[in-house]
Amino acid sequence: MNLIILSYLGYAILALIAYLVIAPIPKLLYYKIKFGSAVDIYYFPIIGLIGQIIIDLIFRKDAFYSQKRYVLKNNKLKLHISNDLKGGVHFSLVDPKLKKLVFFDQESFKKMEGMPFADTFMDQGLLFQNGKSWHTSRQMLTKHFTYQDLLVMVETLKQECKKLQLQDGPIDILTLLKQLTSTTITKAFFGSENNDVSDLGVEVNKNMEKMMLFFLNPLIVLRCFALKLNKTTTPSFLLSSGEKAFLRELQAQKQRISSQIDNGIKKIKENQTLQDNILTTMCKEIINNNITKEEAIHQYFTLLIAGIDSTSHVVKNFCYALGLYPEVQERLRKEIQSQVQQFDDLRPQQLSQFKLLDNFINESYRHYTAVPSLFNRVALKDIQLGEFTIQKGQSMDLNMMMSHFDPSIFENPLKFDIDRWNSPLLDPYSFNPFSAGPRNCIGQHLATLEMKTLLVYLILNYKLELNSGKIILGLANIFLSIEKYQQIIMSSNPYFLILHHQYEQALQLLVSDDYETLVTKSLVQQHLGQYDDAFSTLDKAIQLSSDRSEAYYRKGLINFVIGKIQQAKLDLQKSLELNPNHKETQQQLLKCELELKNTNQPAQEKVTQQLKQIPKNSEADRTDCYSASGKLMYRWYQTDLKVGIEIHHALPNSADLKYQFEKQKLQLSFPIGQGNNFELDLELFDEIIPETSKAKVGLNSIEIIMDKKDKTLNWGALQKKVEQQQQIHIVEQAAYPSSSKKKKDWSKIDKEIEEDINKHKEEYGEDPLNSLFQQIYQNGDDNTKKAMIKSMQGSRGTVLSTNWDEVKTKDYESKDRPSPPKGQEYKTLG
Ligand code: HEM
Repeated sequence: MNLIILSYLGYAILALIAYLVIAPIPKLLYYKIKFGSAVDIYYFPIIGLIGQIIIDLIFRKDAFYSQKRYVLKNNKLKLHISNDLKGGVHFSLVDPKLKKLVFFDQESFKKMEGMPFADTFMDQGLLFQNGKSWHTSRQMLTKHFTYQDLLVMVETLKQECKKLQLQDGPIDILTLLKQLTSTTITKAFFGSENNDVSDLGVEVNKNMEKMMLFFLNPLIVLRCFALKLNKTTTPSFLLSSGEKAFLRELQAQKQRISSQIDNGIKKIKENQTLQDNILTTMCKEIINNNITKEEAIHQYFTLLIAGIDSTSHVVKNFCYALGLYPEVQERLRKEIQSQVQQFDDLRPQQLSQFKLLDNFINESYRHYTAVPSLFNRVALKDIQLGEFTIQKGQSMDLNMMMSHFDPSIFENPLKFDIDRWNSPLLDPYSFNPFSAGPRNCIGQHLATLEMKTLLVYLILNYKLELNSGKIILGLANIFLSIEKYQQIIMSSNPYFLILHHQYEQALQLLVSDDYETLVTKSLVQQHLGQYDDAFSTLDKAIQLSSDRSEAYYRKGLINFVIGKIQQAKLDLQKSLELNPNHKETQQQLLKCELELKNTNQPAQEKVTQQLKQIPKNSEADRTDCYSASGKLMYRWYQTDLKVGIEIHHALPNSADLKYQFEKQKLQLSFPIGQGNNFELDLELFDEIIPETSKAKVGLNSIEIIMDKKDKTLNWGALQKKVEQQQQIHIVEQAAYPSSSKKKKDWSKIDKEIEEDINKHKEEYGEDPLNSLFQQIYQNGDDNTKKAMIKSMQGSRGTVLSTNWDEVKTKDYESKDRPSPPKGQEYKTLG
């Protein structure tokens, strides 16, 4: 008997399966034959479109690989039809015109509820409510979600960003984002001051994630669909122990919300003043019997669930895109840095002023479509959508993913291109990340402020890179949270470190060899006093792009700082030729000109007091040594362990460097051209360890590093006795061309300049030359200013005049151009 029942049961199951497998096929064919290319059909036994998603996820590592290509393959596609779980068909609306009809029709469709146990915590919330109750709730909540009102949240958001425990290295950004988004929504709901529930959002989210994992058990899924066991009425013996634990925790969390509501109601009844937050609104509505306490609790869970997953996955996708497209990351950084130097300075209003950032956000929404299709809608009656009839009870989704890859709307849609957003959208219903119409996302402004604040924080403070491997793009929550998805590598942003004067650390991050990085690296090296390294870095940059002005400009600045004013002038002139309108270069050139005029600078490089300013972060003091003529030949420095000597000379062949270390002696020589030799023979201040001491030839310098024998001794000088100090044996190279024949006493001139600057410190300010220039410029009338600019620009920095009557008729570009210094000629760059 039992066997007979069992076999009947078996036949019934087989018949059901056969129905589910076979029944959809003729229906699908009917639509295809009737509508031709306006319709595409997809069949996968029983599970329909879910089957395609699983296959794409496994074989393409992108759950929406096929969906992205539907419109690419068929540009007439309006409706995509697949088999559903009940042997019927499911519609995915692709054509924006069809979607628009549904966005604005509240009467003909209802949202299909999808969460197990939703009746215990969220089916009375906004997301799943329908009809009148939805309307009341929406009206009640809307006032808390306007953009203007939410701007006050930005300060809280900034604090929350700073609390994120981001450290350099690989991080699980998604988990951190979920913490941040759940805290934000909890604060928006209960008020930012309420510390009793500050952890509630994180707790609820953890519990919800456990619940989502139930979906991975096919038996539970089948049971949910077959017996509609997503209701509290489910007999407890049918629940797994995990499900029971989930419900227990949920109950405890509901209890906490309930006490907050009780508390709020009590305070209102006692006429206490309350913060204007969602909780207060709910309490008032409960007192007025417009809603129940259970409904208010459901609204909290709804906002939390709708807001955490969406926002955190969207921002995680942003981070992924930033890692994948470093050049985009760099462009965004520049845009943000042009308006905000430090994250603390960020003002709420600025968040709507980042054009590139907006473009990036839109493109990431489009390309990674975090909400690939809206919640399924079920037709409440037979309804006509364009040429298609949807029958009562049939289900549909408003497919975002397919529209986002429509080449007639987004040219070359598979390409990630933030600049496409410079032109307006052709159809407003082809791109609706927050849906459209009266049921659009109520939290979109909160999400936008949250995402932008976070992006500004991340981009300003960190450089984001991808860990090895490829991200798996899947359905948010269900697939991604269980995949060990691509981690993001954070490294402190070098620009941020530079702003905070952490040059050593910044240098370690500036490793790539592109032009921008090299130029930035030279700046850091300059700050560290590594002038030769900075020059070689800039030379590398110039080799990469000799038509760009920045590297020449930086060379000019460094040469100026180390007192090579003539060379600085040449570099700046080159820079100005390449970028004639660059104001800073023009000013710097004027400074050079003034400096040269001021000191009647002739042949050799003047050593300004700036050279002796030791950068804060350099590990050792440097002392400059001059040849008899005052020309800087080498400097020496010491740390506890070492004594170093830097000789500023580019030696093409390192084998030409001859040196010998002895206990307390250094001998060194190398050729300096035209048959001349540079020779050092030093009786050192104290003993060194000759075996471990070294000499090395760099691009622009020669460096000697000697190990001190007595590590505790601070050397008072480089050589043993001052009177014994060695005369540098050198035949001076030909002097730099100059009109001046007078020999200079450089130490005297230095002293004079220093005294003069000290005397006029108040007038000149911290940067005397700049102030001097500014004084002349600012105090000058319009003609003086015009004269200064015309003479400097026209002559490429070789003439500075304040006399407009003299300058206005001059043609410095050709006939009135002064002769170049002897031995040099003007060359056009390019
Ligand atoms: C980037 C982040 C977000 C995205 C992409 C997003 C997207 C969406 C979309 C597409 C819908 C329409 C769903 C449908 O009709 O089937 C929606 C609805 C909704 N969203 Fe968001 N959302 C985001 C953030 C948030 C946040 C932060 C909150 C809450 C604070 C929130 C609360 C809601 C609610 C309550 C609804 C239902 C509105 C209604 O039916 O009246 N969302 N969201």
